[in-house]
Amino acid sequence: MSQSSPFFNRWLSQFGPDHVIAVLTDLLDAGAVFAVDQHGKILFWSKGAEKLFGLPAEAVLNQPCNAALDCAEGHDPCGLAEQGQIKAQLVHIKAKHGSNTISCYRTARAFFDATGQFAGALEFMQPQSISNKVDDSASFHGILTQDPLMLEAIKIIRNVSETEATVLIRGESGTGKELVAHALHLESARCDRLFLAVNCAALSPSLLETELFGHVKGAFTGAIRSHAGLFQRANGGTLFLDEVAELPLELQAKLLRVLQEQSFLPVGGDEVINVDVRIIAATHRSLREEVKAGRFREDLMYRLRVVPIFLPPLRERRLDVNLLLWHSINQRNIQGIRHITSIAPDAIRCLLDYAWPGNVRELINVVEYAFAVGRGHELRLDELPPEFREAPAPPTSTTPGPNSRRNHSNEAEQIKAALTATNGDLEAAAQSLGMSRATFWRKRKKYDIA
Ligand SMILES: Nc1ncnc2c1ncn2[C@@H]1O[C@H](COP(=O)(O)OP(=O)(O)OP(=O)(O)O)[C@@H](O)[C@H]1O
Repeated sequence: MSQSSPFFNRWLSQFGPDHVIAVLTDLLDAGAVFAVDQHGKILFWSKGAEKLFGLPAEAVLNQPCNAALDCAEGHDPCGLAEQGQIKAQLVHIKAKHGSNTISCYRTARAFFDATGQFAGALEFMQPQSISNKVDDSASFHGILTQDPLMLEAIKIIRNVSETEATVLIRGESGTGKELVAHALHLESARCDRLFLAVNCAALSPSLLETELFGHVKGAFTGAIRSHAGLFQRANGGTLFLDEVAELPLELQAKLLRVLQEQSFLPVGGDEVINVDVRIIAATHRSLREEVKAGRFREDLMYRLRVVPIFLPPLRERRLDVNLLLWHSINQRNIQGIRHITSIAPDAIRCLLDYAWPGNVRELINVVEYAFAVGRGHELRLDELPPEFREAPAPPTSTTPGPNSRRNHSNEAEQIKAALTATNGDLEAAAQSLGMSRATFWRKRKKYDIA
């Protein structure tokens, strides 16, 4: 489908495509955009490129790209003509006559003329360290971290993605389990096939069964046509089963069969469907404990946790709080409504001491809140959500807090307060606490909150 309306060209010609492209690339403040012709000569050099490489447009326009930039990985013309496109390749670039080497993710797309000859390219360079407030950050398919345990998890993902092993990710809500599962898919040989996700806690057992395995026409009242389930739709790709510990026992048996035999029966069907799907599962619970309590099949646990990956909660990753705060701030700065360049000392102390029950999802919401309610270049304490000012921050602790009674009662109180504040609007209440709907539902059930 076309990406533009038939009126786009007319609209474009009013302002001139060069002006519109300049405005568009200015919006990508955090990166450099440039275009080269078929000989590699620079035809367009964005403001972001001027800023990133310290080279004004006049100095580089009509110059060959390799006369302006030295790329440590570079071959001429950068492999683009052969590959057609390059996606997030890490390159180390130095502006000619410059002294600093800049690590960037390079994404580029070549154009070819009617005879198939290379006709030029558009390139986007995003600096690896997206904020000058943080150094040594690692970004891996959108996962930002400086935490040793998280870096260890990334190492495991890189290695395990080359295999077909089943992976079980454990971590609290909002720690990035789905992001990690997606990264694993993108690193694997299945990356060009579908990645589908389902939250096993969010659906009733019967709905979950039809969602996973599909149903045939007439399987139950209302099944007026057959429906392909997630396993069938993800064939060749990856299926992410979030909150797998919530899977009812009868569905656990069916899942075990798919894992063992790569086949299943749709609801109401009598014909076996064969599939080739990689399963990545996640849970915030200990599956061993669930097995002990008789709620989870031991054989399925062993099948799922061939490679376990643990994601620590955000309160145990102080370095990441700063990194992710600045990442979220920079992302919003780009939108231009407000430009935050510093965080007041009392605000940053509060942010670093906070227990982050909703982990990274909550942190993103806190930044969104500050952008919504505050103005000016400094993020101030009174621009943080009420819980930062009203409740005293829990003591900094490296021992796991999520299971402590204190945190439990805090959490139950927070959920009740959020429900009152939003007049019982579940979606809004979950969002205000930085929780997904499923997590919010599960926690309400756990604390018996109507
Ligand atoms: N290390 C990280 N770097 C950047 N963004 C992150 C990171 N971890 C999490 N996020 C972001 O935080 C949000 C929540 O992450 P995600 O949905 O993967 O968490 P989850 O553990 O699967 O949560 P839930 O169990 O509630 O579904 C997403 O917007 C995700 O992009």
